[in-house]
Amino acid sequence: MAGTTICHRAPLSLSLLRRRSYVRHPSLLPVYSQLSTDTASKGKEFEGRVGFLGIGIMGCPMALNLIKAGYDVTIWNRTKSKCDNLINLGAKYEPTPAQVASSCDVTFAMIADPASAAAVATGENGAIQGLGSGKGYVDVSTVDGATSKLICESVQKTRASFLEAPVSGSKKPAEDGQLIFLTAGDVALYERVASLLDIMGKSRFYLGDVGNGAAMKLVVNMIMGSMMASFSEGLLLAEKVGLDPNVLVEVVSQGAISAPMYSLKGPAMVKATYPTAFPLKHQQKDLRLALGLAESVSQPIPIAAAANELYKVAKSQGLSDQDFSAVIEALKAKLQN
Ligand SMILES: NC(=O)C1=CN([C@@H]2O[C@H](COP(=O)(O)OP(=O)(O)OC[C@H]3O[C@@H](n4cnc5c(N)ncnc54)[C@H](OP(=O)(O)O)[C@@H]3O)[C@@H](O)[C@H]2O)C=CC1
Ligand SMILES: O=CC(=O)O
Repeated sequence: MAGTTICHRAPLSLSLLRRRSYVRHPSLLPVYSQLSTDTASKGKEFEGRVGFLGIGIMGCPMALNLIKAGYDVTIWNRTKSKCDNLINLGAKYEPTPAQVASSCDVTFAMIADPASAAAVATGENGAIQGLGSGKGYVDVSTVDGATSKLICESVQKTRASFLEAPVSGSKKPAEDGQLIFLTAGDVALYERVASLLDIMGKSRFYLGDVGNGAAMKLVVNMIMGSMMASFSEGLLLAEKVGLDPNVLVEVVSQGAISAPMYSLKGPAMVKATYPTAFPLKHQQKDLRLALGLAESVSQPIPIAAAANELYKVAKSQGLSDQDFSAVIEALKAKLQN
């Protein structure tokens, strides 16, 4: 794809490696590959204060990794109590997104959905009120392209820079600094925050104009949502015809349709337990946004549309805050009808 840069762990300075030696053994030194000609992402160490808005399932471990790497991190969350652990571990706290952005050089936001990501950026006491020339705003939430562009325009009006950078990878990859960043927007900001992305993630893609990162993320999660719905059908059908679903998980893991997600979630799904890594409500949100994306280019996505209906049923069963693998419960309910 024109304008696409793929980087796997940029080279890091010795001081940064020393700082983050808690994370990886030197034998796991970063591999770097750049597949286009632009000059972004040379891996220069970030200098300055880092803000982080949204200390939820993802935001908490992402901010924690920055703190552990020795950065001066200032946080905010709508529900303040969720900041307590990070404050005890050295984070500073400001009472509004505006104050975080005002006191930091670059501010990340990891917020639930388009409406809340826009509110945190542009609403009352929103981040843009604290932004200005020389500062950067990096939105790592999963939103649609239109929301991302709206936030970008508001940020740019303050003369700050904007990078869209949704992530692929869930709670555990966030804890392990193994996320995949899907970035788009200001190349200079991408380059400036590359070393921060490399602390939180294992690779980063630069995809060009704002909207492309959001679109890539929605396509990936559209596939993931359909895969999980299909896997759920398989587990239930196997059981119904007298097979052991645990054996199905094992068979799948050895063949061409093997996916880490199935091996990770399958055994718990067989036990009907859904410890939350990726909330079901967010997966349904992503399918809804992917349907909008497909509609915008008249692309039929009937399988994703069917999966979306299943996640909606699961939500109506009160499973919004369970892991998205709880979508299997919607099928169980359908089977009983
Ligand atoms: N969990 C996962 O596996 C992954 C999630 N994502 C995406 O990351 C984003 C965050 O997800 P995750 O951390 O899992 O979700 P959580 O539900 O744990 O966190 C959501 C965050 O958004 C905040 N928030 C929600 N509504 C508002 C609002 N109206 N105003 C201000 N803040 C608000 C929450 O604050 P409060 O604590 O006060 O509710 C919380 O900090 C989502 O876009 C999700 O799709 C992307 C990749 C993986
Ligand atoms: O958005 C969820 C993920 O696992 O990626």
